[in-house]
Amino acid sequence: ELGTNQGDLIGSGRDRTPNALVQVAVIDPREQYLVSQACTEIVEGSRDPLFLTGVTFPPEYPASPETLVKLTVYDVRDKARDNVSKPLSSSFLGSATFSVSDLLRSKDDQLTLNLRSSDGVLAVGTVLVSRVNMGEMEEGDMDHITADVQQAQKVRTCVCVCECESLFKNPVCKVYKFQTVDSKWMLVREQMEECTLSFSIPRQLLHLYIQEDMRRIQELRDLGELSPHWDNLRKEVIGRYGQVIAAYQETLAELNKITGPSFKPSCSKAQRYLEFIPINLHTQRMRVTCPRQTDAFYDVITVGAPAAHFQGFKGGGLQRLLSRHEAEKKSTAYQCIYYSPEHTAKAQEVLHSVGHLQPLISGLADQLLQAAQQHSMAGLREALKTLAGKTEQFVHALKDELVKSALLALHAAQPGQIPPQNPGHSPGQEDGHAPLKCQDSIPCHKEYDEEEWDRVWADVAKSLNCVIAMVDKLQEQEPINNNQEQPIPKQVLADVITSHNPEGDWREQLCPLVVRLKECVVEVVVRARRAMTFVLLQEAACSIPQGLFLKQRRDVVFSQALAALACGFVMRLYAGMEDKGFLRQLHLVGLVAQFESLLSTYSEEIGMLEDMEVGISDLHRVAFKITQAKTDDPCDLQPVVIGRRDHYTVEVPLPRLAFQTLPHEIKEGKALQVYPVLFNVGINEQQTIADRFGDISLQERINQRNFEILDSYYKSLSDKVPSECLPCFQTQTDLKDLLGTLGQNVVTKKRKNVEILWLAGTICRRLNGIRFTSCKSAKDRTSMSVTLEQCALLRDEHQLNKDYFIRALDCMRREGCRIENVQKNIKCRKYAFNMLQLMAFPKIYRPPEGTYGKVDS
Ligand SMILES: O=P(O)(O)O[C@H]1[C@H](O)[C@@H](O)[C@H](O)[C@H](O)[C@@H]1OP(=O)(O)O
Repeated sequence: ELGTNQGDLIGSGRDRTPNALVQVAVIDPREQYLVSQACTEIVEGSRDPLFLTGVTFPPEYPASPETLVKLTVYDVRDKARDNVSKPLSSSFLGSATFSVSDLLRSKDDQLTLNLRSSDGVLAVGTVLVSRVNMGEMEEGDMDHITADVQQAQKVRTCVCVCECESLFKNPVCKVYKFQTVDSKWMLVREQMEECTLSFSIPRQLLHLYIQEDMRRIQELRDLGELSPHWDNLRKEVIGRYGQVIAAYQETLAELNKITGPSFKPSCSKAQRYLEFIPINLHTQRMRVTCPRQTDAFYDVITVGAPAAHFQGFKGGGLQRLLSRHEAEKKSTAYQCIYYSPEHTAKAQEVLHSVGHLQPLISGLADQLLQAAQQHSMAGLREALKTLAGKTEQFVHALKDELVKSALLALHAAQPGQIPPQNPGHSPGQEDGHAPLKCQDSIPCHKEYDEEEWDRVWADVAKSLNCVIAMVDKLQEQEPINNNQEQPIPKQVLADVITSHNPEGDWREQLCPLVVRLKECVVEVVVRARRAMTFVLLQEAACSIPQGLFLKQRRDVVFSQALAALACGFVMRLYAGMEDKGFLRQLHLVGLVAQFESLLSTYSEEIGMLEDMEVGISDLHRVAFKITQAKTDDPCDLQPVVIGRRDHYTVEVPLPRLAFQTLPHEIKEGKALQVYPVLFNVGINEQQTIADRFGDISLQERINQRNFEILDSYYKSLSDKVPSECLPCFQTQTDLKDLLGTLGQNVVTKKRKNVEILWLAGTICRRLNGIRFTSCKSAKDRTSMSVTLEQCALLRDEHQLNKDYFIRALDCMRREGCRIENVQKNIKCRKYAFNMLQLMAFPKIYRPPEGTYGKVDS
C-alpha cells in the first residue's frame, strides 16, 4: 500500500491521498527506550507534505551524538477522533531513524532518509530532516530552506536549540516555518516557561503579611488601658488577627514543603494551601527570524485570573464585596466610630511615616552632634540640612485633622484614671532612645485639652528652629579659615576654640537643644501612634468578621497578581537590558502592565472578574527597584519583596556586569513605577447569555475606567519621554489614533467586541509595556487568544502570507506550546471546549478540529 522510494507518499487507502503526520521520538542510548518528543501538524491530502511544525531540543536536554531520533509517519483518517500522541485512528506509513551525530555531520545540515515499512524491508518514501539554529539564519540559509521546499517531494522537519534563564524553568519550545508574502520563509519559535516567582513571591508576601499583623497586635496592646467596652473590642480584634496569623503560618509551612514544578495547575485552583499561588503562570515568547530582518521577539505572560477560588464566589468578588461591606459598616457601626476607607488609609500612612521618620531624625541629630564634636562646620551644615528636611517632612505628615480628632476619641475611650504606662513598651525605648517621663501618656484629667496636640507638634518645629539658630550662631563665631574647612594645626585650633568660643565646645552648646528636639519628636510619635492605632482599631472592630475575611481575600488575590506582575517585570527587564530608550522610559515614567481578560460577566466568572479588578488595581501600590546581586549565583538573582499592604517594593537583583550597564538613576535605586490596566471581553457561551439577558455593566465600567488610565499614562509618557524611546513597528498607525479607536470601542455597545483586546494589546506593545493574557485558568481561552495574537503579529509585522494565516494558527493551536500547557495542566491534549461553547466563540478563537473536547479521565 505504500509508495515507493520515488518520494511520493501514498496513503493507507489507495483511493485517496494521505493526511500525513510525523511523530518524533528519541531513543535514549543508555536506557534503550523510546520517548515521544514531538509531533508535526497534519498535512491534509498531500503526497508531498511540507510540515510547518518542527522539533526542538532545549539545551539542557540530555542529547548526545549517539542519541537516536526515530521519525514515524502516519496517515490520519479521522482528525476529530485523533489524539496526536496516540494516533489510534491513523495508519502507519513508514519510519526512519538517524543519530544526532548523523545530522550534525551532514552536508548543509540536512539528512535525506528512506522511510521503511514496519518490517524494515520496503523503502516507502523519503523524509528530509533539516537542522536549524534560530537567530543564526543568514539569508543564504533561508534561501536554502526555500529551495528545499520547492522540491516538495519530501517530508521535512527541523531541529532547534533553546535558551534558558535562571528564574524561568522547564522550557517547552516549538518551531515552525511559514511563508511570507514574497514567498520567502520565516522561522518562528515559541518558548513557554514556568517562573519560580509563582511560589517565591507568595511565600515572601505571606511572611510580610504575618509580620505586619503581628505589629498591629503589638500596637493595639501599646494603646494601654481602655474602658471595658473598647478593651473587649480590642481583645476580639487581637483574637481575630491571631487567627489570621495562624492560618497564614500554616499555609506558609505547607508551601515550604512543596517541591516539583514551578506552577500551580488549573485543577488545583481551589486548594486551600495553594490559594496565594497564581494559577498556571507561564511566560511565552515568540521569536521570529525573517530574511533581511533582525530577529524580533514578542512576550506575553499567561495566568489564571487572580481570584479567591478557595473562598468561592457566592456573594461575588472583591469589588462588590468591598463596596457592600463599606455601606454596611456605616450603618452597623453603632458600637464604634465610623472611619472612612480614606481615613483608615491615612492612619496607616501616618503610622508608617512616624515609624520611618523618627529613627531617621534621631540618627541625623546624632550626626549633628558628632559634627559638632569634630568641630566641622561643613559637617554641621550638611547634617542640619538633612535633619531640617526630615523634621519638616515629619511635621507635615502629622499635620492632619484625623490625628487630632482621633486623640480626642481615644481620650474618651479611656477609663477615668490612667494607670502608669507599660514601662516595657514605650516607643521611645523601642527605638533605642531615652524613655519619656510623664508627658508620654495621654492627659489623665477628665477635661481634654484640645490645644495640647497643636502645642506638642509645634514644639518640634520650635526646637528645630532653636537648633538652626544655634548652628548659625556657631558659624558666626567661627573664623573665616575654619568655614573653608582648611586643615588647621591642632594647637591653632585649640587656641581658636578657647579664644572665639568662650561658652565651651560646640557639642556642649548644641546638645541640650538636640536632646530637646528628639524628646519632642518622641512625644509626638507616641501620641500619633496611639491615635492612629485607635482609628485602625475602630476600623477592625466595625468590620469583624466580614472585614477580616475581605482582607484575607484581598491578600490572596493580590499575591497572585503580584507574582504575575513580578514575573512579567523581570522578563521585560531582561529583554530590554540593552535598549537605552526603554531603560530611560522605565525610570522616567514607568511601565504599563496590561492585563487582557476573557472572563464572562455571568455566573461565577463575574465574581472572578470582581476579584481580578481589585487585584490588578492594587498593583499600583507596587514599585520595583533594581539592585546589584551579591554574586552571580542564581539564588542571589531572586527578586525580594519588602513593604506592607499599602506599599510594596520588589527589588530585582541583576548580576554585577549587567547592573553596571544601567542608567545611573536606576543604579541609584530609583523606584520604578508600574501602571496596571485591565481590559475584559467575555467570549464564550456564558457571555452570550450575559449579553442577551444579563448585565454587562461590570465589563463596560472596567474597560472605560482602564482606558482612562491607559490614556493618561500615554499623556504623561509623551510629556516626559521622547518618542524615539518607543519601539519601532511595521504597523505605523499613530499611537494617538490607536488610543482614539480604543476609546470609541469601549463606549460602543457591541457584543463580544474583541477588537478592544486587540487594540489594547497593540497599544501596550507599542508602549513597551508588559502583556498579560488571562481567563479562568489561562489554559483554553487564553491559548486561543495568545496564538491569535502571535499570528496577527506575524501577519502585521512579518508579512505572513495570508494563505498561511489559518494554517499557522492551527499549527500553533494543534502542536504549539499552548497544547503542551493544556497537557501540563490536565494531562490531556484537548482544549476543554464543547461544540456548544465553540459556536458561541468569535470564529477566530475556535481551535482546529480534533484538539478540543471532553477531558479524558
Ligand atoms: O482556561 P479556561 O478557558 O478558563 O478553561 C475553561 C474552559 O474555557 C471552559 O470551556 C471549560 O468548561 C472549563 O471551565 C475551563 O476551566 P478550567 O478552569 O476548568 O480549566
